[in-house]
Amino acid sequence: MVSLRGATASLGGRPVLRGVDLTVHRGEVVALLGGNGSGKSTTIRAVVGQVPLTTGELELFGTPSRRFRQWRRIGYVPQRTTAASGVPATVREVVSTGRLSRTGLRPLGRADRAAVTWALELVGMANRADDSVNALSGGQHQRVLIARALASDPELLIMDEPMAGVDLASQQVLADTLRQRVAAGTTVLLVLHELGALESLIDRAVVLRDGLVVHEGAPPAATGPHALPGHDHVHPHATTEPGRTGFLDTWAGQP
Ligand SMILES: Nc1ncnc2c1ncn2[C@@H]1O[C@H](COP(=O)(O)OP(=O)(O)OP(=O)(O)O)[C@@H](O)[C@H]1O
Repeated sequence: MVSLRGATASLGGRPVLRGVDLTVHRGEVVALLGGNGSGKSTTIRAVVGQVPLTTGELELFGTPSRRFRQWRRIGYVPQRTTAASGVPATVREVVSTGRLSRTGLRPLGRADRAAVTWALELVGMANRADDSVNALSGGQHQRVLIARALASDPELLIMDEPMAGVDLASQQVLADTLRQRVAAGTTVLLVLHELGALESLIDRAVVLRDGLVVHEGAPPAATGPHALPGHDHVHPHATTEPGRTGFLDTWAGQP
């Protein structure tokens, strides 16, 4: 569903991706891991067409990206942001924008409205549908953004740190939502700092460092404090506490 080969990209004149290879097969759940600034967000932004490649090739659903137009097949949840965009939109309105890739400029029909309600129910936000997005907590914003991505019933869901800043209860709701979509056949590519509540869902981990893939394989079970949601993997105490070194830090080359 995604084939990125030899991808290089620069931002602000600096090379950020230095030859990334990434393949995601149908039905897989692939986690992109790595330290801050290793290129995780840039990689998935390249996949969704937001960062141009300098060299390399990208195919989506077997089609070279320059010819790919079927964006309704992909749901994208950007790195933590709010669902509010300065306009007084309701939760339902924001999630409805997720149907634009299917409807274009035609008004939403009955099937579109049903899909929006379905997505809201999936993330447990149906009871807030008519509330302003400005009245939501951070975790609720994240649920709304995930519902927006789900509203087009995408075959491929791409998410940038969907659990960042989300409380444990909301993490569980989101993990259950993802589990349900994966069971229904959705393919998932997501950036994570910790596997946390999603650990059992991940088929394969791809670890980036300095814009290169440095490890790829089944994610080992994280144990100890690194496995806890919300643990910050950049931590000065690790060198004085060698027993607490987690797998992610080891792969990512963090101290
Ligand atoms: N718009 C930009 N202009 C210039 N440099 C950028 C821009 N966006 C990102 N970078 C740089 O590119 C590198 C990779 O950033 P990226 O956001 O892909 O990392 P990341 O692995 O997702 O990190 P994090 O875990 O902190 O989110 C970083 O060094 C960052 O400073």
